[in-house]
Amino acid sequence: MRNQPLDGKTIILRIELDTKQTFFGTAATAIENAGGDIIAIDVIQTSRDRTVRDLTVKVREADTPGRIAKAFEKLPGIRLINVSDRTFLLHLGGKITIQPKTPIQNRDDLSRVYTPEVARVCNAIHEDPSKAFTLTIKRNCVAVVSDGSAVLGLGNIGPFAAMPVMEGKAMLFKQFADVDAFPICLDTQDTEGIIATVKAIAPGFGGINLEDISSPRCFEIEQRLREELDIPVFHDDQHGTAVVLYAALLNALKLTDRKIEDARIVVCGIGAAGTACTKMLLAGGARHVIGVDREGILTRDHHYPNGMWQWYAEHTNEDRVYGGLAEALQNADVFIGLSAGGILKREHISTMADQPIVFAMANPEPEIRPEEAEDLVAVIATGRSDYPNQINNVLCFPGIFRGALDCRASVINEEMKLAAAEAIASVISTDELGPLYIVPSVFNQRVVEEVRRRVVQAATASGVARRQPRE
Ligand SMILES: NC(=O)C1=CN([C@@H]2O[C@H](COP(=O)(O)OP(=O)(O)OC[C@H]3O[C@@H](n4cnc5c(N)ncnc54)[C@H](O)[C@@H]3O)[C@@H](O)[C@H]2O)C=CC1
Ligand SMILES: CC(=O)C(=O)O
Ligand SMILES: [Mg+2]
Repeated sequence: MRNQPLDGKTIILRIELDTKQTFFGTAATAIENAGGDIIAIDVIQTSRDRTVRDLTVKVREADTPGRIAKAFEKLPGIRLINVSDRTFLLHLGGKITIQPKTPIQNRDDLSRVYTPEVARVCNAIHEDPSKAFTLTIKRNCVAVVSDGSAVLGLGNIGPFAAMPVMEGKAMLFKQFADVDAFPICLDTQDTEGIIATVKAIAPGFGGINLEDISSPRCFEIEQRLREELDIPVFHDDQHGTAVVLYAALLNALKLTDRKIEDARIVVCGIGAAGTACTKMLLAGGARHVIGVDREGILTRDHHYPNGMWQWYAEHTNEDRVYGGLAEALQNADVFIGLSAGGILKREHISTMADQPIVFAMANPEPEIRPEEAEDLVAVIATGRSDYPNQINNVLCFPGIFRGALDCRASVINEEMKLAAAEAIASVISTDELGPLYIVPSVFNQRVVEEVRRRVVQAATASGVARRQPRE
């Protein structure tokens, strides 16, 4: 495999030197020869004949760390203890913490926040359970629940490996919308087990954000929880993605002077995200949608054991196009990828209609990288944070839950999702709209404000708000 340039990536090498056998200069030369530049040195421990140092090293190529490790193996007196990079260092010990809102400074504080005084608060909630919203963290707290079965596009990597993503989502909730979110990764992938567990933990939360639960189980899990709980349950990969996709598509169509009714749209990856995006497109007026999954185009001439695919086939591809991705994309205006990295080729795009719109949204690796396709497309977007036009549900879930919590909505309904999509699209004015700017940045503070405002309005108008927030 060709080495990928690492674009200034730094790593930290912890090394131990036996100073009777070698000098630091030997290690430094080995690092230099392997393609690394030492930019900082920290001495961690030292004794008469042993020293442990952390070396911050800028690496020139992807295999530089491996080459350094190999070089060290051949050098007596040098031991490589650990290699980490800034991403791993950021994850040390996890990315979030819980902090009390007030310090407990004396016995009086102690008896108020805890026993005996806390008992009066417990009794008040016992008499009127709705007071849990005013007297506990419930009103501002969301559970980010995953079973680790469809983590980004990494697949079924399980609950432990899902934690960094769920912690990341919790950080985003807090930073962008001041929602206290907690990552909960379940050691079960059984539909009934997940439903029972989420119901059992629900009293402490004002909302449930389901994340990275694979299809088709995610549909039943969400549906049942929506029916059985009185707080909003929102499968982010379905609805968060659909909301942002719809906002981005409205702007991309505007930019290329097309109407959604006329656009020929191909959705690749008919899982949680692909299905929900299609439903939103159809609700928004799209009439020419074709779905493609691993086995090809979904058609109404076939019977699918997956009930959602059956529904999909019956509501899309009215022209009965057959084949795979290549056939689906002939003359298509829009490609929406929610499938797997690298599956879209330049040859596919060159058969699309003029001014194609390509949304390659698989994470972490998009269906095609922007640099491979930018000369062929009118607009290209990915789900990643390191390219322009990031179509990612992070633009939606902080604001939508902020609004739902503030008005104590019982559900997040279609009206609220549509309002959120329109809010996101509206943050970019017609003057600002351009091929590299069809969706606002997540750092644009107007996104959460606007989404929240319109979500509260929509919840109120549709009768699911249980209070009116103070502005
Ligand atoms: N940018 C964003 O905001 C979001 C991106 N995603 C990404 O979308 C992808 C799918 O996520 P989910 O829908 O949650 O997963 P999922 O597991 O529910 O669905 C994935 C679907 O893609 C299909 N697929 C896989 N490889 C394919 C291929 N080569 N050709 C056609 N279809 C293929 C699978 O059969 C499955 O139906 C992931 O990469 C995920 O990271 C998901 C949610 C949000
Ligand atoms: C962004 C996201 O939720 C995903 O890729 O699964
Ligand atoms: Mg996800």
